[in-house]
Amino acid sequence: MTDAAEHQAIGAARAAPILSARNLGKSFGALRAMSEVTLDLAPGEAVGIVGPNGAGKSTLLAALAGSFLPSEGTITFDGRDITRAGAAEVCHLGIAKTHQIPKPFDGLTVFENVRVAAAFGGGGDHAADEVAYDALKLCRMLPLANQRAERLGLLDRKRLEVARALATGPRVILLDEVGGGLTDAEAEELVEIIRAIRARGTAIIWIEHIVHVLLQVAERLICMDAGRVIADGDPEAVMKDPQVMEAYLGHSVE
Ligand SMILES: Nc1ncnc2c1ncn2[C@@H]1O[C@H](COP(=O)(O)OP(=O)(O)OP(=O)(O)O)[C@@H](O)[C@H]1O
Repeated sequence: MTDAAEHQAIGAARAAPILSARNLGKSFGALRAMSEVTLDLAPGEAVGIVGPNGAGKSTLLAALAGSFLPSEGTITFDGRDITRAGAAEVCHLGIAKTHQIPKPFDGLTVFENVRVAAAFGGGGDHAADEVAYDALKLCRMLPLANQRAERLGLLDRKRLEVARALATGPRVILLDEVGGGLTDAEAEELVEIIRAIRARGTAIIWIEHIVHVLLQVAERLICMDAGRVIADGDPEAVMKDPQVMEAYLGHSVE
């Protein structure tokens, strides 16, 4: 890590959290998907989440985004209890999430897709146009602005998913496996975009299986297993943690 990045990381760690979860739990019927998850995210901080399949990572992100009510625990955003706020209110407040499987509006162009998100995020027609343009520029999608969303390849669908989240004007962006299924070169492109989002001061929580890709952005790593956080901190220390290594037995950690 460079001195500047280290400085930024230390500063972020000391700041009052923008997003906090306390003892979050979620059951789906008899299935316990998440238990006693507690975490803090500082403004501008970038945190990676790893863990084996079924560890509860997407469940945590969905709870933070207001996609469903947690079975237990509380979520606080910028000092305000948002535990019972729905996804629309959470998004308006400033938390945006990308979906593991991109969900663009087919039949609309790339620009129209992002403009819908910008209009939802607030502001009038003119502001929505500018915000959509800005999000597409950052995501390097301006040349595709007039392309129909359903004609996009995987990388472009992922970039569109990020652009739509960005256009809502988030202070926290939650990324659920945006790198999944991409080639190394495509993942590098995505990393550049996510770094640019981070450089604007947006805090990030990013779930990704490919750790070396994740660590190009995240300065802190959380590992989940069986619905619980089993390690949280410096990425190198987390990956060497005996519990984390045990959780990954039989899985590849790249
Ligand atoms: N809507 C749901 N209804 C029932 N069970 C669910 C639901 N969502 C998730 N689960 C279950 O909760 C557990 C945790 O799933 P989750 O998707 O959060 O794990 P994950 O760590 O994100 O896994 P992956 O890396 O495979 O995406 C799994 O057993 C999953 O089948």
